[in-house]
Amino acid sequence: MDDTYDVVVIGAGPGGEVLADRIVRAGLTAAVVEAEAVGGECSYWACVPSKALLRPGAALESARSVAGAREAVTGALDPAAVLARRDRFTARGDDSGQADWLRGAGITLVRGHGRLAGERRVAVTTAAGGLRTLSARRAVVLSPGTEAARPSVPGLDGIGAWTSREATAAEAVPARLVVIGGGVVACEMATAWASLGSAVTLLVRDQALLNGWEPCAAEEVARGLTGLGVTIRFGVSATRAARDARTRAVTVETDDGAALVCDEVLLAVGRRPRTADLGLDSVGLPAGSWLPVDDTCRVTSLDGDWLYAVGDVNRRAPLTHMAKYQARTCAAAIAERAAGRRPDTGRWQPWNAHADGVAAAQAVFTRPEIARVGLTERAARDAGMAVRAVEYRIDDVAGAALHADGYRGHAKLVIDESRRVVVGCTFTGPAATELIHTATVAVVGEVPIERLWHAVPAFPTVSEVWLRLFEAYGL
Ligand SMILES: Cc1cc2nc3c(=O)[nH]c(=O)nc-3n(C[C@H](O)[C@H](O)[C@H](O)COP(=O)(O)OP(=O)(O)OC[C@H]3O[C@@H](n4cnc5c(N)ncnc54)[C@H](O)[C@@H]3O)c2cc1C
Ligand SMILES: NC(=O)c1ccc[n+]([C@@H]2O[C@H](COP(=O)([O-])OP(=O)(O)OC[C@H]3O[C@@H](n4cnc5c(N)ncnc54)[C@H](O)[C@@H]3O)[C@@H](O)[C@H]2O)c1
Repeated sequence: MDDTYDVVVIGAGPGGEVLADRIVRAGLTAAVVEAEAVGGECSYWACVPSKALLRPGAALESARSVAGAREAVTGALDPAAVLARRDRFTARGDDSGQADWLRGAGITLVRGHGRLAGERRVAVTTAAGGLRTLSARRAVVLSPGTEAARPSVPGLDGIGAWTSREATAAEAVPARLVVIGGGVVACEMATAWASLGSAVTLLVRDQALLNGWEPCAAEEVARGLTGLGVTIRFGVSATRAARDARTRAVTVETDDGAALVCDEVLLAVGRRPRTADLGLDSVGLPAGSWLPVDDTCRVTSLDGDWLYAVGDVNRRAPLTHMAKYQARTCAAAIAERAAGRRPDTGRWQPWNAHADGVAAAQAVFTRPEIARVGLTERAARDAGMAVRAVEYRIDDVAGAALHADGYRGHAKLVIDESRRVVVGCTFTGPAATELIHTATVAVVGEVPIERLWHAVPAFPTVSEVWLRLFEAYGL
């Protein structure tokens, strides 16, 4: 068997599978090595099941927020039906559909654990324990993703703590859930399980949720969680955990002297790269490290242009859609170099993942939903920009009042005063996640606000908030 391909990819998550597809579309050959399931973390233990768990609660709240429809809602969520619907999306880890798609796209799928084995070579330990070596004429692309980080708390390793995997794949609703962390995973999973009936306590080391978000978003999410019955304990860290062998209950001790009794503990304290066993040392890179890359996703700490890294592992924008975006731009760069050309380093070129830093959008499905794109006011100021921020309560928009009784939402626009363009935007409120793409277009297009003034939102939509924001700015 000829085991030489133009490009060999390790990891068939969102980044790896899209990269291989674009390589084949460019007329080159590609093999993808996958150790677990084609589709990666996103399909089975992250984005898809988490959103499947969250959607029923949001739908119920939506119906309850409109008089007339509210009266038709007579019951609560049915946890068994919610979990069954989640399972329909994840197929309980059965990746045959995605594997078929991969093969149908002309990509060779090699099942097993891949490791770099020197320049342009990948050694695969197959499920049966055999060894297969793949060679790459043009490039090796690493897209192994990340796994949950674990805080060093005595006893935690012995209680069978949940990570995001167990939190998205659980088969039953825990009566009492303690969540360690205050980021996106903590907030979304607290929302999901509280909606399904768990008594949830968040242990947040910091004084606020959602580091790096506009404060208005963090405050709205904290308010929403409290409304769902979640207890949030700010400035508190776990110091010890133990599971009672007889009752199976877990006791979590905290640094303020409290002891919480619960049924499960979810660790949601960030991610670490899956590079400890990736053969990085075979090319002189440290095992276990993140893989910094340039805008074409070429690994910068290595000479030559044969090693690339896309997706979470390069830490540029750890989101599924940005992994896929990097995959598209990186594949274009590899094809350009394979054709003997040098990809232009200018912004917004097809082979540069420039949007990662300045225009990445994120949608978080808490209640209320929050969404953002580009820079926060603080990040823009830290970057030395002369910015002005304008804010508006979406509640005051006519379309919002029609959308839901007591609609509550917030909008914040960050405008670069020197170029008079939008560089950041945050929305909170019902359907905020659907609203954010309007802002993404404005940020990526670098459309002057005087021109955006002519993009008139339809009446009576929530999007009329754009008009109100520009009026607040002074247009
Ligand atoms: C709970 C949760 C919810 C999330 N929700 C969202 C969301 O709503 N929207 C969003 O945009 N992002 C979300 N994310 C982030 C999203 O999951 C990641 O950004 C995305 O999965 C990254 O894709 P990737 O291709 O880099 O890696 P992954 O999806 O992690 O895929 C990597 C693949 O590589 C394989 N692999 C690793 N090492 C090897 C090896 N040595 N050999 C062979 N195969 C290997 C793995 O088995 C895996 O299949 C969420 C994350 C979590 C934890
Ligand atoms: N809807 C979405 O877009 C979505 C949803 C879920 C996850 N994700 C992705 O998954 C990634 C991981 O999410 P996450 O919530 O695990 O990470 P995160 O970085 O968003 O949040 C980590 C939290 O844990 C806290 N923390 C860190 N170390 C700690 C420690 N030792 N003890 C106590 N607290 C500690 C931090 O202060 C922070 O509040 C995110 O970067 C995001 O890109 C995205």
